[in-house]
Amino acid sequence: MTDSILELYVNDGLSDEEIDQQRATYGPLTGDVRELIQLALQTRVDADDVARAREHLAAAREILERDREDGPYGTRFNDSGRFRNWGNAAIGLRNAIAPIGGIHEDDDGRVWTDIHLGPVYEGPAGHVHGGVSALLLDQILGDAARISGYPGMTGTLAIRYRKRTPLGALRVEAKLDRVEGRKAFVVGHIADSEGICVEAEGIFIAPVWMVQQRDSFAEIPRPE
Ligand SMILES: CCCCCCCCCCCCCC(=O)SCCNC(=O)CCNC(=O)[C@H](O)C(C)(C)COP(=O)(O)OP(=O)(O)OC[C@H]1O[C@@H](n2cnc3c(N)ncnc32)[C@H](O)[C@@H]1OP(=O)(O)O
Repeated sequence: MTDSILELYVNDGLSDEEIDQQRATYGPLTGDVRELIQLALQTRVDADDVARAREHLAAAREILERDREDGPYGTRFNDSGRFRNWGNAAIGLRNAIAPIGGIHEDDDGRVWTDIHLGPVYEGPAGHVHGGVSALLLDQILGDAARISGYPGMTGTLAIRYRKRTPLGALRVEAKLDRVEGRKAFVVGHIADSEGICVEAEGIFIAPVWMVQQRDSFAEIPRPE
């Protein structure tokens, strides 16, 4: 353990059944909050109804606060090697603002996800915020590096916004291009039904602590 980030990689000793139970309990809560985020933007009910809804939300908050953690979720794992980064801003199961539901990987190392971005990800009117596109690409390019056996921190992420990205259905995909020492070069893009909107090239660098950790696992951890 040579880097303080490793203090947030914790074996919490949960059984697989307990992890499944947590998934079943907290996943739907995240889904409800996600819908609320959109409703806060779109509701047209009057002030009295908003006040009533807020009372219900306060009651829900009071229940949820009875037993809570502080600080970041970090990355947790158990003895059977199940990794959870459920707080991750792009893909975390318990993070209601995370836009990615899950990723797929093909035999050739290509990693992809189909997502639907609603109005809460808006930047230019009716279109995706450029920072959200960067978030998606950082995650999927990073996953492509990791899945290919070269996990790393984002060193550089170069993005070219080729055309506006509409809200709605999008595909994000990436593939490892090459490896030079501790650096993995990954390319990827976001596409709508008519073609590529955003292109990216990322350099993911395995810091020395990560190389040491990586070598202590039989296989590269796959967060769920
Ligand atoms: C396996 C167990 C754990 C698995 C965990 C998976 C976790 C996944 C987490 C996923 C997170 C999700 C994604 C996120 O959100 S990651 C969050 C955003 N990224 C960061 O916060 C990274 C912050 N920066 C750093 O930690 C360090 O600076 C890094 C690690 C990047 C390099 O620091 P290090 O001290 O290691 O580097 P070095 O000086 O020895 O240089 C080494 C080589 O790299 C070249 N270089 C250096 N910097 C850059 C650069 N910026 N671009 C391009 N190249 C760069 C350098 O010229 C040299 O090349 P060469 O001379 O060898 O050719």
